[in-house]
Amino acid sequence: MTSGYMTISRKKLLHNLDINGGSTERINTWVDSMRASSPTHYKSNPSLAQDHLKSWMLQHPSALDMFEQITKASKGKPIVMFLDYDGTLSPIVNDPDRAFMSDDMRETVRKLARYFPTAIVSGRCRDKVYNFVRLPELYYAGSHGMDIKGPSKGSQYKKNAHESVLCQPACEFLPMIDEVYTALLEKTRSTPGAKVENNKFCLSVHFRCVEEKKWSELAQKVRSVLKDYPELKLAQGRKVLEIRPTIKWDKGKALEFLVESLGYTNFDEVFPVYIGDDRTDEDAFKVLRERGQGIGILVSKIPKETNASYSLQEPSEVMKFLQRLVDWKQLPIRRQFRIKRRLEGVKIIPTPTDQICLG
Ligand SMILES: O=P(O)(O)OC[C@H]1O[C@H](O[C@H]2O[C@H](CO)[C@@H](O)[C@H](O)[C@H]2O)[C@H](O)[C@@H](O)[C@@H]1O
Repeated sequence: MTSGYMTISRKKLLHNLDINGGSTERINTWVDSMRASSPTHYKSNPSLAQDHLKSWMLQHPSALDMFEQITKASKGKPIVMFLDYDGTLSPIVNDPDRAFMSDDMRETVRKLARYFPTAIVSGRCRDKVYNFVRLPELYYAGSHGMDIKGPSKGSQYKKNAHESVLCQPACEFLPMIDEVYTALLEKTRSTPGAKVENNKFCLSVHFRCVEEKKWSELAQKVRSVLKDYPELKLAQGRKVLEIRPTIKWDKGKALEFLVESLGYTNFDEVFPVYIGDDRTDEDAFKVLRERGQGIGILVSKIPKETNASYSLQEPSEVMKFLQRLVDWKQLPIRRQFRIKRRLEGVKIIPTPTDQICLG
């Protein structure tokens, strides 16, 4: 696919940004990448946006429209759910500390987890994302999958009641991350709107509230700190620079680890569904695509290069999709209940959900 948006050095956008080497060129690449995360030419040319969206949607159709195809593709295997947090379960907001999920979304995820083992996979620190979601029956993989913990209670999917899954492959980086956090706080203090977030095993430098003309200056400040830490790498999310250890661990590896933790020795035994909106979610989409197992769903309103197979536009559509999974799973149970009641001579009045499910 070719478009103004797509031609902005896609490879550079999807891969990690280089920290070392010739500085001016490097900073320009960073700033190009920062700009590309908000493609303004779409705003000035809405019909171009529509055309791109249409052709992109042919390749990445709505997971809601393709619901039957998705459930058929699971071929009766147990579905395991992986959900990113920001931009997937909660809408993107200016203040990262106020990215709350709605009560309706929480209730939907709670119901989902009754039927499918469910994990939250986030760039945030695990405790922070837990405080937003507040469902102890889920698995949580914080710090882009570098901090994984199993359900604390209430999950029928917990591998062993006495043993909680724990995986922290970047422990040795903790002192370095703290040091860089302090240095970045100090360096970026004079840039209005910049915010540094400590995500325990990784860091985020937010520029959503920084004026665009200051992005280059901010990138230089971040680079001036990171150049002394070749053990760290930089990637970009939604108006955020993500700093992580250079270990071979990401959301894709976390997904594989979690499938195994659930007791499935063979990946082929399950049907993982991963829903996410960010570039760091691409690592998980890639694992699923390369293995030819499960499906990836990208949450996006605009065309993006992705390894996901399907799309949803925003968190409200994610909620609808999760609810449909719950309804689909409940259908045989409800059918049995209806038959039993009919045999008992009770007249059944179909609920709106029954009508949707039963077509
Ligand atoms: O993997 P995720 O759960 O999607 O986390 C990725 C980053 O999400 C958060 O930042 C994003 O959401 C903020 C709140 O809506 C928004 O202000 C920011 O611009 C987005 O990039 C989070 O604050 C980061 O720490 C995560 O790494």
